[in-house]
Amino acid sequence: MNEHVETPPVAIEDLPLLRASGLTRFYGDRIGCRDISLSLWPGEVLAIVGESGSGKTTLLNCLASRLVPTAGCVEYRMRDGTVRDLFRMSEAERRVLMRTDWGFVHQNPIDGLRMSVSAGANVGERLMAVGARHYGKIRGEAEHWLERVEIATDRIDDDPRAFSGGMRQRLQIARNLVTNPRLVFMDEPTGGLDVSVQARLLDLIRQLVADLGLAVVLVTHDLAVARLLSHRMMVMKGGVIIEQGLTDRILDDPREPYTQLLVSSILQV
Ligand SMILES: Nc1ncnc2c1ncn2[C@@H]1O[C@H](COP(=O)(O)OP(=O)(O)OP(=O)(O)O)[C@@H](O)[C@H]1O
Repeated sequence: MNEHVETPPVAIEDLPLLRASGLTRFYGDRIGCRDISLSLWPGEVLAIVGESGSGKTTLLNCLASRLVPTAGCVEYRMRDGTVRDLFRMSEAERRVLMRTDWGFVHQNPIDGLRMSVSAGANVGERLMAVGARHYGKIRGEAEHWLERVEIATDRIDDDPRAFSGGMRQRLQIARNLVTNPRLVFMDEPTGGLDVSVQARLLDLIRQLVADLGLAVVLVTHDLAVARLLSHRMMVMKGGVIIEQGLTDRILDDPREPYTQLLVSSILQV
């Protein structure tokens, strides 16, 4: 028998896109999140679930470098293949990353849109931030993205104040996706919407994520949303991860009593 076993070379796309280790954030004495390690692969949707106050938003904001952790680090694999520690980057480098390779979809679209400029400008200005200058092309791209998120292109010159909640959220998604990001953070993207609007939006997000091969970190308290969108799930309680695994496994066979409780509450609806 041949003892020599060749290890196949690891293709760069098989390496994690984002990796966190020992991520901890305190607010004074209070724990936001503690000692969290995770990896996210390209094209993977990771849901972080848990009840209110469990630390989901704190973790998301640390991963997206919107909040400085008390301890731990977050590494990101850049487009050129180099792996960078987010908190050792300059502010300017982080800003470029956020405008190009990343998106951030807020629960409340007002936090992610400019309400006083047109829908077209909301989409187009992100392109301009990465150097696009040709007005006709920018407008064409904006029209294309409005169509993709199911907003009629004759609304391109309306400002988002004239849009419904669901339309605003779809516009926020278009604004995020126009630069072709590889990673999108989503904080309760369907929260606060009517059930029927939510269902349509979830469908759209699922389609876009699959079509574009996006990696997503999704925060939700709603296991039904996690079930529909995510491949993998982490359950948080009191700032720590108490259970993690493939979404289907966790929903079919939750091991922790707390997860069992969360799962049984969605099965009743
Ligand atoms: N700015 C802050 N100052 C002090 N404590 C905070 C702050 N933000 C969050 N916390 C605390 O950190 C813990 C985790 O909060 P976090 O908002 O991350 O939870 P969450 O799971 O996202 O909750 P929700 O679903 O309600 O948004 C909570 O105890 C919260 O009170």
